[in-house]
Amino acid sequence: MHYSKYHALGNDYLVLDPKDCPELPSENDIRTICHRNFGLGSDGILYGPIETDNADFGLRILNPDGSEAEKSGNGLRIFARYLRDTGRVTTASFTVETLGGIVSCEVNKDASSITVEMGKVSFEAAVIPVNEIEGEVVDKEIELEGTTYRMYAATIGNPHCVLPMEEISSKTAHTLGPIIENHPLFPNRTNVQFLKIIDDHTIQIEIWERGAGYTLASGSSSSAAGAVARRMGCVGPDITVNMPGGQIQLHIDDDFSVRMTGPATRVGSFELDMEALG
Ligand SMILES: N[C@H](CCC[C@H](N)C(=O)O)C(=O)O
Repeated sequence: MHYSKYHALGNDYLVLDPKDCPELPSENDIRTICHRNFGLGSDGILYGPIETDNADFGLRILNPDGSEAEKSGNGLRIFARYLRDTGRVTTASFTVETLGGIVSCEVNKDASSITVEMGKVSFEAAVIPVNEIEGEVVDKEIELEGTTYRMYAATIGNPHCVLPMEEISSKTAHTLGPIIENHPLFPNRTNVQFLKIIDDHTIQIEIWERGAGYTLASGSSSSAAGAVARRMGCVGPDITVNMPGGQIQLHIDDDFSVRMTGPATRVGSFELDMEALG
């Protein structure tokens, strides 16, 4: 089975094209394919382009645990690059439909940079969704392992919980990330970001992804954390997001519409032997 592999600042995805695989693999096979030892290894699978009447292309986004995500910022940049690389697109900009809504993508001339209009961030508990809280999930308390933290929650199609902190680390992400991901407050689970404000146009985040765990970068996490920093009044509309894997540039309007710009790097093409699926 043919796969194209790309990464976006170290957040890697396998692109599986319906022309090579008419059916989406089972959840169990997705777990094996994404496994770093028993499969090709990846932070997820992008299944597309799929036919849709609502946009130029359709895309399904699968996490390595087999769950399906409503949106992926890095995944969308990679998919936009794949469409350009495979000659599916001749125009600079085009639309892609995901479970989390329709986005517009623009690939620059040499495909070194891709911009995605990610949509509008909402802090509304009913939309994210978040249990036990009415209205916006802004500057609330969450108790974890006996310590109380300030937290924000947001959606940009997929759910995010953001904890602003003076100091952040991979250790914190590995310790608190899984607890929050699976916290009863989040009926659909959640992605988690630990947010450090650097200055009025720069933030730094550590990421624990729903269904994927610790990742080096995340476009939807950047968008959610950037929107929270904006909501906190700590940054202006143009933000650089520093992550372990590199930087994403955001423009966030006053209505929390997010435009994300960053790279997508081709790694190679791979054939998965059916033997790997047992
Ligand atoms: N794990 C995420 C999807 C991938 C998000 C991330 N890789 C990005 O670039 O946005 C979720 O279940 O919502």
